Amino acid sequence: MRYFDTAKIHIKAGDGGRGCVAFRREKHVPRGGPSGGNGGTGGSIWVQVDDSLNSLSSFRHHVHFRAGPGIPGSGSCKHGANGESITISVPPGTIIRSSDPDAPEPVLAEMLKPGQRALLLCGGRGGRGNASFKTMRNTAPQLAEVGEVGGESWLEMELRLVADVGLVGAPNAGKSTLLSTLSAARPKVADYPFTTLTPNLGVCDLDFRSTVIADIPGLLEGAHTGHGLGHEFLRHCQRCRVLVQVVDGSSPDPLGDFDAIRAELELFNPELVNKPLVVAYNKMDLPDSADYWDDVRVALAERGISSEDCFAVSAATGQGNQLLVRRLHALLDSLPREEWDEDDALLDMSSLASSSGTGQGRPMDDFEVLLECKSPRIWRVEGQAIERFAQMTNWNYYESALRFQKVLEASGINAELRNQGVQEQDTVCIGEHTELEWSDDQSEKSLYGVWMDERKAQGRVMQGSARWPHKGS
Ligand SMILES: Nc1nc2c(ncn2[C@@H]2O[C@H](COP(=O)(O)OP(=O)(O)OP(=O)(O)O)[C@@H](O)[C@H]2O)c(=O)[nH]1
Ligand SMILES: [Mg+2]
Repeated sequence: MRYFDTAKIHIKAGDGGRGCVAFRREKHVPRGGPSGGNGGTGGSIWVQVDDSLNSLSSFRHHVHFRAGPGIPGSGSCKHGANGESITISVPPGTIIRSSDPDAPEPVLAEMLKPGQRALLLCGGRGGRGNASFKTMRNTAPQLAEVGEVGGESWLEMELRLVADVGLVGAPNAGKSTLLSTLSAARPKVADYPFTTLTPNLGVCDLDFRSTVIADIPGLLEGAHTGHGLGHEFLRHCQRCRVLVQVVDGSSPDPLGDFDAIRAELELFNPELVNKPLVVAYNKMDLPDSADYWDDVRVALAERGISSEDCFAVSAATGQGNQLLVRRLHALLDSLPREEWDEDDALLDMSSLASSSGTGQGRPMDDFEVLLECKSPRIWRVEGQAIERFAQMTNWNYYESALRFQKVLEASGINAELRNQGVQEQDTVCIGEHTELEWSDDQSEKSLYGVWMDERKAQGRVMQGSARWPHKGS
């Protein structure tokens, strides 16, 4: 049986729509000028806290989240509509991390407060239409951009319960029974260990106060090493403000159980033993347990647990429960109120959000050239800005291909290739889809000739197969 307080999802932002090449055609306007609109921006992926949820189990069946693509631009300077964004709902207490071990900021968001929203991925930019390329010198540009491909990413989610009080203890100690007498929650109770497999939440309404209590599945020796799903359960303890350790008075060795659980908490995270702790010595209705109580109380005092934090209770009869809850209220009141700082909770998302806007703001001359293969000779140019530029170039238009050539020259990429000894007919790869062939002849005539040949050979020039003639030095 898998336990779902963690989930892995895949998100993909929408691709930008392509820009359009069009010209105005009107009866009395002889040279109408360019009128191709821009493509719409792709949809983004958001995440939002929904406090009606309390588990990540829905992500078992729904793993892939895709935002809608931007609509292409069209004539008469009509811009395409933006793609539909989507919002992923998560329960409060969800931590979101990037699955990429090299990510600069592994924790992307801590989703704590109901309604809190964060941007996970921006949609791809829409390609510009030819109207956007009109200049004084080029009044009839025949080029447009393809939309930027939307980023994608695998994310890991982890749910940490947001409860005031966490009930911890060995299996079968009576944690679920205690939750059911303290609150309206009706968790499964049975006379065997590991009845509870996912944490139960209950709201205790006593003395006109509402306290959220979590019943955490039984912990075993070795839990801190992950034994018996220990990690999953111990994580939940971290968000509880006060822990109640439930000790089974009818167990052969109640104190041994107590020490073993303390050790697991400490080994998992030393901060856990610094949390305020109350001991609930349970099953007092059984004679066995009642007989031991005085010894246990003394032994707990020796371990530094004051008598005002030790309670003899019976989850079955309700004995001692009220005193226990009053003590919990007092402890909670003495703790500083946890303030969720909006800015803190919304961690800087730029690291991930910008992975779709790759290259935006990055200089074109931030690149690297390497010889990937010696025979056949294949070069690779790596750089966020140039890769994005290649992806957004629409090779079907000669002017687009020409514009790409100019950027290769201006950015210093051509110079670096020549410097490293590029030869006629070598292959040069940029990004995933752009494969070019080096030529020393870069005259306009040659460029156009090659572009036309490609276009004829393929019916149309396909993206990623443009040839790349280059003028000799
Ligand atoms: N006599 C008596 N029995 C109790 C008391 N509390 C719990 N029990 C019994 O102890 C058994 C275990 O109770 P649970 O509440 O399921 O224990 P748990 O700690 O949640 O156990 P796991 O979920 O397996 O970790 C059940 O048979 C309960 O009826 C009590 O105060 N008195
Ligand atoms: Mg239980």
